[in-house]
Amino acid sequence: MKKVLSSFLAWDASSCTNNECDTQRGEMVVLVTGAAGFVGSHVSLALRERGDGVVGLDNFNSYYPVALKRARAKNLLKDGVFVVDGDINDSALLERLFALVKFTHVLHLAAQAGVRYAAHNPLAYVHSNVNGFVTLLEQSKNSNPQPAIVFASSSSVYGLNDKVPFSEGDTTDRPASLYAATKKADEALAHTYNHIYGLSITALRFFTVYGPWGRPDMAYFSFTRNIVEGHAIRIFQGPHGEELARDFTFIDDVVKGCVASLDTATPSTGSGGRKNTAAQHRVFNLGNTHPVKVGTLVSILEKHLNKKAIRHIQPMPNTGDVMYTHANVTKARLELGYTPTTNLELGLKHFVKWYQNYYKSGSAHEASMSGYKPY
Ligand SMILES: NC(=O)c1ccc[n+]([C@@H]2O[C@H](COP(=O)([O-])OP(=O)(O)OC[C@H]3O[C@@H](n4cnc5c(N)ncnc54)[C@H](O)[C@@H]3O)[C@@H](O)[C@H]2O)c1
Ligand SMILES: O=C(O)[C@H]1O[C@H](OP(=O)(O)OP(=O)(O)OC[C@H]2O[C@@H](n3ccc(=O)[nH]c3=O)[C@H](O)[C@@H]2O)[C@H](O)[C@@H](O)[C@H]1O
Repeated sequence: MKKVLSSFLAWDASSCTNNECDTQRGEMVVLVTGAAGFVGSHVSLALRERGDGVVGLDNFNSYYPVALKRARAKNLLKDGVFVVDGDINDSALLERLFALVKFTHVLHLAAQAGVRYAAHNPLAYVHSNVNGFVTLLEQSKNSNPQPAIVFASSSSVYGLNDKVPFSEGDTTDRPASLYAATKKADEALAHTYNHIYGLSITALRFFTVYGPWGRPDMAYFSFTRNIVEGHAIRIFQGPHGEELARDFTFIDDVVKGCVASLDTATPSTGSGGRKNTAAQHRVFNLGNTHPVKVGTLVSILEKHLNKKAIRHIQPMPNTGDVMYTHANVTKARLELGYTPTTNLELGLKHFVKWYQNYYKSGSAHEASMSGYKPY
């Protein structure tokens, strides 16, 4: 902790004057939690590139290879984004960070992700997604100024709903996984902190996000690895042989949705824990609007990799999967100008190109995010 703070202080001294971060636009100073993660690293880079002040926070846990998180953080540092190595549950660290930097916004992406892992590791989700979120909300509530908060919820909150496409006003009372239940809890907590303390809070329901620098635990990534290495892949199907489908959403579209949410966030209205007037409370779907069957995703990967998969079709395990996701993004289009533009065929092409480059022998830790900056 001491080492972490002293390196952060060294960064702070060189990058900030009088606690004001040295931004080109001087508008936003954003704390990005989960900045060494897949989505967090991309959004941090996009914000930094247009001149916003960005500080990252990530605990670099070993849910998937830490080397990938370190490589993302190393790339961010090249662009002037320092990722503090710490946990969102560490209230003393948060207090210190907020005392050093007057954050105008928090983009909260740190979480224990993954639907199926939750069935066997429930407490990891309670730790990061529930306790961690409350710790961060408490710090934000007590800060002056209070930052506007944008955080990652999940398409999984729609749970066992079968009316599609999913719209923000639909019920979220039937989560199918513990992961989904913790994201639903986050949405409820966001409402409470908005209601009592006037925190401006936006929940973004991401739909199965994929792309370069992605998450090795996700199907598109593990399928790619297994096809390349000649191992079989398991494709889950429903109880009556139905094929599962997902509204796979490309990372660049999600980045644009996150940035637009930050740009349209109104300031919080409380001060040092006291509410003045009602602040913004919003929920948006960020999906692609074109669900694709998992078998079709595999066929696209086969094409890009020029290699056949060994497919094992299996009943889906009883660990929280849903059959189908499909986003209605009308609300995000009208209020955020969100229009997803990358289809699965093109998005997977970008991913495969990155994968082949990143895992080229000996180059894994040297790969640069700068080779891929379409936004
Ligand atoms: N990728 C998707 O398909 C998807 C879909 C829906 C929602 N989400 C949500 O979006 C967010 C980002 O997801 P991602 O795909 O980038 O996942 P990720 O696992 O790559 O990123 C999350 C990061 O948070 C960090 N983290 C976890 N717990 C922490 C803690 N207690 N303190 C500090 N850091 C912590 C991890 O080390 C990781 O780097 C998550 O909240 C996730 O639940 C992702
Ligand atoms: O949008 C979300 O809210 C979620 O998106 C993501 O979850 P999922 O949609 O479950 O993505 P992912 O694991 O890639 O499985 C994709 C498909 O492949 C199927 N699948 C999976 C593994 C396997 O071995 N075989 C298989 O058929 C599987 O049954 C599924 O049909 C995020 O991980 C999660 O953090 C969460 O936020």
